[in-house]
Formats: sequence, structure tokens, C-alpha cells
Amino acid sequence: MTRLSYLHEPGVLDNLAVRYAKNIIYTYTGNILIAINPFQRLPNLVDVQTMEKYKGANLGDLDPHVFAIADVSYRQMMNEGKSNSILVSGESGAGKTETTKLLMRYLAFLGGRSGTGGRTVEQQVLESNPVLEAFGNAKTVRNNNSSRFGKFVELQFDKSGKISGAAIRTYLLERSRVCQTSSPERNYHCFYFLCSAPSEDIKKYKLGDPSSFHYLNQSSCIRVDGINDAEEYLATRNAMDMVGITEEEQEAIFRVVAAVLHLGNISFAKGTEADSSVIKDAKSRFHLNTAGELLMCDCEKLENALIKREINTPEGVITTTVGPNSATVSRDGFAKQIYSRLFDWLVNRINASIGQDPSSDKLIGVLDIYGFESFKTNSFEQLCINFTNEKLQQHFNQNVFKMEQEEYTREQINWSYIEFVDNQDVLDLIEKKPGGIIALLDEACMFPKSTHETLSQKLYEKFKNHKRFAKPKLSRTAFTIQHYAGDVIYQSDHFLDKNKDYVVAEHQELLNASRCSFVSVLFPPAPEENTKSSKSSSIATRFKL
Ligand SMILES: Nc1ncnc2c1ncn2[C@@H]1O[C@H](COP(=O)(O)OP(=O)(O)OP(=O)(O)O)[C@@H](O)[C@H]1O
Repeated sequence: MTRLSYLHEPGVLDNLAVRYAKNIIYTYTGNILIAINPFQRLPNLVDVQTMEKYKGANLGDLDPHVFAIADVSYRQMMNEGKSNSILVSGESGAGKTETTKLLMRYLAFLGGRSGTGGRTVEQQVLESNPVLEAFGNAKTVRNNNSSRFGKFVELQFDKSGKISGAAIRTYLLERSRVCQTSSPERNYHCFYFLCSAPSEDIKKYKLGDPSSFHYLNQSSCIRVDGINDAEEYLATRNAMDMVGITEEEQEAIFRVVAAVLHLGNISFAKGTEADSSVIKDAKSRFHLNTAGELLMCDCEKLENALIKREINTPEGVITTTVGPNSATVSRDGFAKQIYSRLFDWLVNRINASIGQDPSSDKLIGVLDIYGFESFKTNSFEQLCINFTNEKLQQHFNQNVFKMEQEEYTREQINWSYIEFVDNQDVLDLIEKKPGGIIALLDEACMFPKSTHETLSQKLYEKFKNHKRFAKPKLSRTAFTIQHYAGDVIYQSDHFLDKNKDYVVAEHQELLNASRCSFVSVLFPPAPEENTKSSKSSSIATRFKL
């Protein structure tokens, strides 16, 4: 790209289009690789012969390729003892996850150990993909297999350059999807896979057609072209075997997945007292009892955990009832917590079975992370995602502009200074402690009386003179942030709920007492300072780390 005579947007786009038309999907711009989604398998581009070709070649000697990027980071690590990270970024459907898989395959090719007994680290990392995808991917408008979480895979190497351990870290699983989906999207794949399981499993988990479950039938999209849910169920079980998840654990995992579906089918009706609710009908009662059986907990206590609330007062604990709307919110919160804990358990389990190498001082990390997002409606998830991208942009500025220009100055090269916008002010706006948006949001989450309106008023007041923050004229709850990539209007409606990461004490106690050790491990006893410490952990604060 840098060899183009006229380096402007139309020229860049035309160059990429001309190359793409010839199935040349990779192009360099400096030492950054642009990869365009080919939407078709190009076997010659990624086979072992191609891997052999790129092994040890200097960047730029051969055609641009994702293998060349992996090769450079591996050589640098080996020759200079420098750990490296490769960042894969782009919008949804751009091909990040596929590109990440290619990077991992190439690094496994360079650092893999052939002929060792059992499954090697690299095999296990690659084989963990179908498990993570079954539980963390879903069909969205843009991508039939969209990852709804960010992922950082760290490969650890020994002195001889062989892979000796690996760790997978995931970020911000989209929890709201568990209870809310709309056409033409789907919920997480695993729900549909399980509903297409062999009949003995369907019977065991009292399942039926996906369209009979509220968490799945809010969208009219039940089946996806190119995804055979029945086959994928078996493939997921197979992949679970590969990464060392035992048969007993698999049984418990799918029991929990089925329980989430049954929970979603519990409806509530108004009770006789004001602000109280009852289980709506026999159908709802069936789903309540089934969810209780699958989670192996006391069904009466499950019912109470949904329709009652315990409040600590100086005089002792008072039990109150809640209306049908609050009971539904409680049910959904419960389902989301169960699912996200299950996902975290899977990641931890995969990490435990792959194994770490604490003595390794050579690492290559691959970050597969959502690119900048700006939709018609932007919520808490977009704020977290765009905050990440601001951070990455700052890193990019530091490396590409500041450091390059410093080097030119040092080497007394004649050049004209390139202006770039420093985005530290946006980062401060979001993450500064105290007083940034995340800090104010966390503060609002601590006060029971806060609403998204009170939060918005606070933001308007605090940032009224901030040049990167604005209040849209006709709104009383939305706010605009001027990001490096453009203005984004955020709707604050669900910010408080989405940021809270504590389990309702009654839900935690109920599942901790489960007769199934798998379920009770997902909900360990809360620390003594229960409410205080768990309430101070918010999604945004954890994400900031
Ligand atoms: N290099 C590639 N070769 C063949 N097909 C590809 C390639 N990259 C992407 N695709 C196709 O595009 C689809 C979307 O790609 P992918 O899931 O990697 O996107 P993504 O950027 O990770 O999206 P999201 O952010 O939604 O997870 C894939 O399921 C695959 O069909």
C-alpha cells in the first residue's frame, strides 16, 4: 500500500478491491496486515506448503500473508527474547476469529511438538474453539457465527521455542442475549444444539422444539442455513472430550443449559396482595419444577427466590414479595448469572486441562477483539467495546506515530510532522477515577434509588463543558461521546442493570445448596462481607482491568 503513488482513500480502496477480485485477500500497509474476508475457503492460501514457504522468510519478501505476521513475531521472540502480541481487529463478520485460527495454526506449526504422546497443548487450544463457539457464539445480523465475547489467547514457549503451555482469557460475554433475542438473530448456539440432541437427551432434559421456549422464540429465526444443530451437538460433545471435559461434567453442563431454557418459560401473575406474584399456571409450574430438578435444588426455594426478596434491616431480615414484573426481571437476572458462570467455568476448565507453563518467559498473545461499534441503538456493551478500541487506538498512536516520528528525529530524516489526534481526553472521560463515566456508573449502581435518568442527569452536569461529551437535544437519558472513529450516541436505559455483577443473595444461596456439585461450584459461598464486596465488582470496572 505504501508504494501507491497517490495515497488517499479512493486509491487505497481501489487497490484493495482490485487485489480482492483476484482472490488476493492480504495486503500490507507498513507492517500492518489488512485481511479481507474471502467468504470462501481458499485452501491453497493456508495449506502446509504455504506454511513451509513463510517459515523464516523476511516480512515483505513474499506476498502479504497472515502467516508472515505470525512468523515475524515468533522469530522476534526467539532471536530477541521479546514476547509479542498480535492484535486482530475489525467489525463484526470481518473475519477476526477465522484469522485468529490461522495465526494459531501457524504458531502451532512452528512451535508444535510432533510425536509426543497424548494431546499437545496446541491441539487442545485449537480443539477448544468449537466448545467456546457453541457457548459464546450466536447468529447475528452480520455473522451466522458471531463471537459474542472478546478473546486473548496466550501461547507460552519453552527455551527451544516449543509450545509449553497456553491460557485463554475471555472478555465481556454478551449476557443480555441469554434472555433477549430478536429477529433475525439467535440466542447462543448451544441452546439449539441441545434441542436437536438425540432423543434420550431430549427426554432426560424435558426439552422440545426450540420454538417452545421463550428465550428462543422471541426471534423467528430458529434454524440457520449451513448450521446443522444435531450434528453440532455431537461435535460439541466430541470437542469437550478432546479438551478433557469428563462425561459427568458434560451431563451437568447440558443440564444447566436446559435449566436456563425452562427458567425462561416461568411466567408470573399478580398475587392477591399488592406487589406480590404467583406462578402463572400449570405450564409455568411444570417449567419451575423442571428447572429445579435439573439444577438439583429445592423447587419451593426456587419459587421463593423468584417471587420474594429478603431485605436486611437493623431489626433483622424482612421478607417481602415482588410483583410479576420484578419477578420476571429476577428470573432473567438469575438465568443470565447461571449462563455466564457456566461460560466462565468452561474457560477455566479448558485452561486447566491445557495447562500453563509458569517457567516460560516467551509468550505470543493473540487478541481477537470486537472493533469499534456504532449502531442505531448503542448500549453499555458498545461503550465497553468502544472504550477498548480507544485504548487500542492510543497504543497505535504511541507506536506508529509517536515512536516512528521520534526515530525520524533521532536519525535526522527530513519529513513533515504528521498530526494525529491524541485521545487521552476520551480515555479520561470514560475511565478516570474518580469522576469518569465508569466511576459514576459504579457509584449509581451502589444506590438502590438510582435510575438511568438520575445517572444521565449526573453525567450531563459533570461533563457539560467536556469537549468530547454532549447531550443530544431531544433526549433526557442519552449521551454522545466523540470517539476517535466518530460520534456515538449511547442510550443509558439498561446501563445500571448491565453493569451490576452481583448475584442476588437468595439465588446464590439456593444454587450453592444444590445437590449437584457442579452447580454448587458455580455459585461458591459469598465472602463474609457479601453484599459490600460483591456489589463493588461491576462489569465495567472488571473490564477496565
Ligand atoms: N479467511 C477466511 N477464509 C474463509 N472464510 C472466512 C475467512 N474469514 C472469514 N470467513 C467467513 O466469514 C465468517 C465470519 O468470520 P468471523 O467469524 O471470523 O468474523 P469475526 O470478525 O470474528 O466476527 P464477529 O466479531 O461477529 O465474531 C466465517 O464464519 C467464515 O464463513
